[in-house]
Amino acid sequence: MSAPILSTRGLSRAFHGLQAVSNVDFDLPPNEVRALIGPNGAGKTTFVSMLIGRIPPTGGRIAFDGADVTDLPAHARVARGMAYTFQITSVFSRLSVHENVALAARRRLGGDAAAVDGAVTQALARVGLGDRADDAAEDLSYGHQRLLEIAMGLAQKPRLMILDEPTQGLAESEIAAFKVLIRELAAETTILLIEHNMAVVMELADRITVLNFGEVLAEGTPAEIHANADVQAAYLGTGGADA
Ligand SMILES: Nc1ncnc2c1ncn2[C@@H]1O[C@H](COP(=O)(O)OP(=O)(O)OP(=O)(O)O)[C@@H](O)[C@H]1O
Repeated sequence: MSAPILSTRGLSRAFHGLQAVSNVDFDLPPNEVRALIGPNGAGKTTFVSMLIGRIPPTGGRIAFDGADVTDLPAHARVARGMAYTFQITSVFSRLSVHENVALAARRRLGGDAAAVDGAVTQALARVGLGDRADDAAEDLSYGHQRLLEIAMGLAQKPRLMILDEPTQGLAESEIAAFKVLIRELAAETTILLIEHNMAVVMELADRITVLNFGEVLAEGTPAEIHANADVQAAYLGTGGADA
């Protein structure tokens, strides 16, 4: 197995005595599509927030691309090749679709306008929003705003793309297009997918990591996870997978 692009050792986060993430050892090899699943409150968002530098851990270390990034601010991790999409919180609604992606592209390319333009055009074409470039982001449907976020991530040519519930709010036809897109992206980048839609997870993931009460409950291929009795019990215990 090639050296992981992302690793955590003993990664932990407590909130006022509540252990949201507990001692997580995690290894993600390059070019894998990994899904991170778990019942509500399992610690998925907290885990990813530590990966990207949005909240500091209370214990443990994070390594990205061979370097310890635990103490780096979020923007320094982005500069090293981590991209993440968080339920359209990063879209500027009054700006055009093109300008939103250009903001992301400039983080990588600086002030080279021609290069930025090229990267924007390419990223929008990838997600199928090429003909919406001049529209205000707020005029896109919710599903298209999610695709815009992915285009913003792509413009940074990330080595690791973290997608937080990318199919939430998408219509079935949009989910089908999203799955095609992820398969294409998997050829050139590593993907960590937090996803509640089990059909999407089972179809797209090479491997799945299951969190429960802040700990890794299981890890394996979709078939292994599907057959895992501990995983089934964890979901049943909280009222079933909300997929
Ligand atoms: N800022 C915070 N302050 C206090 N407790 C928090 C905070 N953020 C998360 N928690 C708690 O940590 C635990 C893990 O929450 P987290 O949001 O990471 O779970 P999740 O797996 O992402 O859940 P969901 O699938 O519902 O998004 C929960 O018990 C939650 O209430």
